[in-house]
Amino acid sequence: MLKTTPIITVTAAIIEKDGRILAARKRDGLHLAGYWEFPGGKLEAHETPEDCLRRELTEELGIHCEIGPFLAESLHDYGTKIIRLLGFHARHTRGDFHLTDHDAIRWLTAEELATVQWAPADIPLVDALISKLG
Ligand SMILES: Nc1nc2c([nH]c(=O)n2[C@H]2C[C@H](O)[C@@H](COP(=O)(O)OP(=O)(O)OP(=O)(O)O)O2)c(=O)[nH]1
Repeated sequence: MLKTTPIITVTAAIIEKDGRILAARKRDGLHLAGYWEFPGGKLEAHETPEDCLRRELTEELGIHCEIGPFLAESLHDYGTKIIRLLGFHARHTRGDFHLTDHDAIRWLTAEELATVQWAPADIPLVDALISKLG
């Protein structure tokens, strides 16, 4: 019998402040532990990507953000699941950062973006961002 790999749509926020981009490192015990990613999460039924990002950023980091334009998307096959990652620009408006799913955050300059170990699905988004900031 043919087994199909599920495609899961995940949103990702590219939060920029003073020319730096927020990266968050997945904590131990979670899928992709130790890798850096853009905060976000799985799109739920009947939710727009923008609603999903606002919800995830509050749940995951305790922050409120204004969601801006779409940046890029990627499709990555992790073997057990395929992630369709949708990247949107975002602006932090209020709330202090409280980490739950991550064990570190960094504000990266454009030059530093290529120096951290991104989750594989994020690499096309990081490339798009580097070209845009270029
Ligand atoms: N949030 C986020 N997830 C990413 C990125 N890159 C990437 O491969 N992923 C993967 C990791 C996970 O397998 C999946 C997102 O799942 P998640 O567990 O963070 O989402 P969630 O909070 O909605 O899930 P759940 O724990 O409520 O089930 O996408 C990224 O930049 N941001």
